Amino acid sequence: MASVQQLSAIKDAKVLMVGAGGIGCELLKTLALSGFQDIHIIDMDTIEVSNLNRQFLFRQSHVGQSKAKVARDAVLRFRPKINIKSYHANVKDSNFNVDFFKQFSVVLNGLDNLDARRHVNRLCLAADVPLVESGTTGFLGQVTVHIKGKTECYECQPKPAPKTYPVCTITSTPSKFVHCIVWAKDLLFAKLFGDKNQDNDLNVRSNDTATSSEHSEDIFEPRKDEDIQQYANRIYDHVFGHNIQTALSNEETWKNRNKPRPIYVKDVLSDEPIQQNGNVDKLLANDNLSSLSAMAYLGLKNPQDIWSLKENSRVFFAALKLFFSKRQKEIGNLTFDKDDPLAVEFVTAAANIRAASFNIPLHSLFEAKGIAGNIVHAVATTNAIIAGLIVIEAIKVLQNDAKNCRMTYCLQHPSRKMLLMPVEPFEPNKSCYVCSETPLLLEVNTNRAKLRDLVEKVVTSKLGMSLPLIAHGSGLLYEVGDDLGKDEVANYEANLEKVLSELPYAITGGTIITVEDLQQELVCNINIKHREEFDEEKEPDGMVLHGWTPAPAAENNKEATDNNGASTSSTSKPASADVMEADDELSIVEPGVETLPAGGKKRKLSDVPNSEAPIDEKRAKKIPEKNDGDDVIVMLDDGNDDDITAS
Ligand SMILES: Nc1ncnc2c1ncn2[C@@H]1O[C@H](COP(=O)(O)OP(=O)(O)OP(=O)(O)O)[C@@H](O)[C@H]1O
Ligand SMILES: [Zn+2]
Repeated sequence: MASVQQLSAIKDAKVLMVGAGGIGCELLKTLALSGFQDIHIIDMDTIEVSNLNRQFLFRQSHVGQSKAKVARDAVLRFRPKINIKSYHANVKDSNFNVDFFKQFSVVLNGLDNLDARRHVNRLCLAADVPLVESGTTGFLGQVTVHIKGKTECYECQPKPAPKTYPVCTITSTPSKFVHCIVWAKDLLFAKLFGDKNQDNDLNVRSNDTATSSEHSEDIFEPRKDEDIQQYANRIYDHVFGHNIQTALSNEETWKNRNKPRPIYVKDVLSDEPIQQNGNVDKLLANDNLSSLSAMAYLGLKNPQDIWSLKENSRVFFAALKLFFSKRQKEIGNLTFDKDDPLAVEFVTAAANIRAASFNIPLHSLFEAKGIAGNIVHAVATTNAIIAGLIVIEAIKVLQNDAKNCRMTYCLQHPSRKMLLMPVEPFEPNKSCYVCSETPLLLEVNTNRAKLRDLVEKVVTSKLGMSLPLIAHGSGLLYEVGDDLGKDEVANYEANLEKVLSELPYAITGGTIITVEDLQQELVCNINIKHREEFDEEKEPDGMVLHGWTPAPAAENNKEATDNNGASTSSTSKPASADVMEADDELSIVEPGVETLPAGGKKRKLSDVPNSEAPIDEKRAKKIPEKNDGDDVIVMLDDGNDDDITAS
């Protein structure tokens, strides 16, 4: 039962909710039933069928409509007198600026990606509005409270980088099914159906690079005189047969590893024609491209069945055939999408054939889809628990009761008989570049690096700025915005192509530049240190930013994670800024990265300074000393690619 003070804090509050998905639906309902009277909701998405199992404010008839609006309407039906305002929009839109944020007493996040979370964090800091941040992944969840000057901001602690795999593991020496999945979707699928000009190291790496690169030049181009089946056979034999054969010739590689076996079409399907069920004609006549399915084509029904090598090979051929016959227009532009059934079928089949070759256990389409899409199936109850905790913390914040606020972690197994682990909030990190004024340090070759490199490799990707302005003293070097004149735009464009030391306001060793995001009202100073050489392997950016710490890659303790729409693994340029890129690495977003709340920061108790080895005593005291067995505290904070999260 709420106290009089709590009720009055609730009644007077004006609340902004960002995200009306899994957590958001629960949260809106709980806010309304707790007596909140003035709630604004921002969500950029429309409702999908896959949301209906847990986003209970939505019904089948709402599919395709704005989540924010439908959620509002649903709650108004049982609380008609409260004020709920919905925005079907991206929270990064420029109208949601600092002034917009200032009108709220508290901001509550139910987001699913690091990028948006960082953006909201910055606006809350700039507007001095407390933020209650949240996320869930399956049974795990967390709620954290961020009050400017009093607690850590969302970015005080580094977020885990997505798990990356060395290229050679993916292309030559896979040992887990996830390696085969990454190969199938980021290399093979991309090569066959994506942008042909994209760099793509599909061939097994061996000392015999000459042969492999020669083959890779033309092998994926359909030849004039061949039909789809002949083309598919040739691809199959090349990637599952020839490439493995080539790799085997490199004895060194296999000294301490099990040798793979090459698989050729003739070994698996001999001369058998591809088996089809009776629906083929109907299927091929079907113009609904989104329902095209190789499984239906072959009469395979249960996505949880593990197909044999033969069945996988049939699915491989059927899917390839369907792509080339029915979805030809898309070829050259496709990227893997977990919601594209044909793409999932193709990737499952290709990954399984490769797995068979490397003696790795095969997986069902259902499992493969989960791994390929970084999906941890959402648990509605976790969302409900987390939404409840958000409201509890929001009420404390509204009563200015910061000292009683808690970061709460929802665990999968009880620890000290507790499933909900409350932790006192930490103080702001004094060297956080977002909430303190600590300058960053950038080592860079100022005679070689261009302003464009600085913008792309530091300002947008690492610092997460969307509308950056770069200045040296009072001299403006770069700016983005709708209100710029043509001359200014041309001038800044020209600056992008200049090396740093040749800019109108030269950036050289010892220079301090100011980087600012006009919308986020975030200002950072960066001290520049000139350095001649960089290690191409370890420092592929050709510059090193200190003071901004990428967290270690999330542990690969699960192969799938719910990224709630965040980016997935990728060898090509990921869209989201938080997907780590390195020259020689493929990245896959592992558990927690984009789906975990706030990007899935994991703190194992053993990683957190403890009483035996306190790195930071204050922090150590706040974490319970020991928990039973192997429990891990998962700080759900950031997918995905994009990308833990709300679900
Ligand atoms: N930049 C943003 N601006 C506004 N809303 C956002 C932004 N980024 C994410 N969201 C919203 O946050 C919500 C997160 O909810 P949730 O994690 O349940 O994702 P979902 O897309 O509904 O589910 P799933 O990805 O599992 O199908 C989504 O509704 C999404 O539209
Ligand atoms: Zn901070």
